[in-house]
Amino acid sequence: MGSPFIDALLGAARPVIMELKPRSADGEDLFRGRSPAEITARYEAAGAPCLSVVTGRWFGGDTELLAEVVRRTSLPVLQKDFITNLGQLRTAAGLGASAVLLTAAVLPGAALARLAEQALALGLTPFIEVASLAEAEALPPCEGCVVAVNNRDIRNRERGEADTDRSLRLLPAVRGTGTPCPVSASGIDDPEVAAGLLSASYAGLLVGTHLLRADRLESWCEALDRLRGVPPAPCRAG
Ligand SMILES: O=P(O)(O)OC[C@@H](O)[C@@H](O)c1c[nH]c2ccccc12
Repeated sequence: MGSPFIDALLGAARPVIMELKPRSADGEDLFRGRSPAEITARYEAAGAPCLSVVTGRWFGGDTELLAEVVRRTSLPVLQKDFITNLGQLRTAAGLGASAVLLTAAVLPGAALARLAEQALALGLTPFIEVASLAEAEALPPCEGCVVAVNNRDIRNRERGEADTDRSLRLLPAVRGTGTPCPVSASGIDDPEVAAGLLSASYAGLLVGTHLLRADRLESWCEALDRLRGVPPAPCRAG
């Protein structure tokens, strides 16, 4: 079965998965009084091919936020949380998610492979996140999955500096998993870095904090298009 999430990302002029995350790990309010509906509309206007919704409580999210975003958009939606069991996958599918985060760092090898199969059986695309070469090399075949490199350390809940060079170092190993869709996630803010990751042949990027902080999403998107040398995509967001 095809993956609407992967198809949308691979077909996008501006392949940025835009994330709704109420708070940073340090407690910074990222929504700043805006409703999920407003942020969803802003991301759609900026040409997002898919959205990501953080439901983890330490980032201020919950499954109601996921349900609300799914109600507001027809774009495929990724649920970002520490998913460890089939019940959570069923909830994600029931709420209308298209993809689910599976974090290699918190799932022993057999559990990761089992959850990825169960997700696929429920029609969900596994979005498998790795943060080291060892984790990337230990992955099962990932033909139907997104494989993402997290540029931050998820073990300390995303606090601390991002290392976007990690994505460049791990790309050959990520490709080796057979994924049609390598993604670089977390800590991406500079459009030049974003363009560099895409030209290194990442199929997509996942950006949350920076887009939520940006007063002018349009400027960031246009800078990315310019640096990539692609004609500007329609971007009506402020
Ligand atoms: O806000 P950033 O630095 O652009 O990162 C987005 C995303 O990758 C991050 O929110 C994330 C990565 N892994 C997670 C696991 C759970 C919740 C959230 C996440």
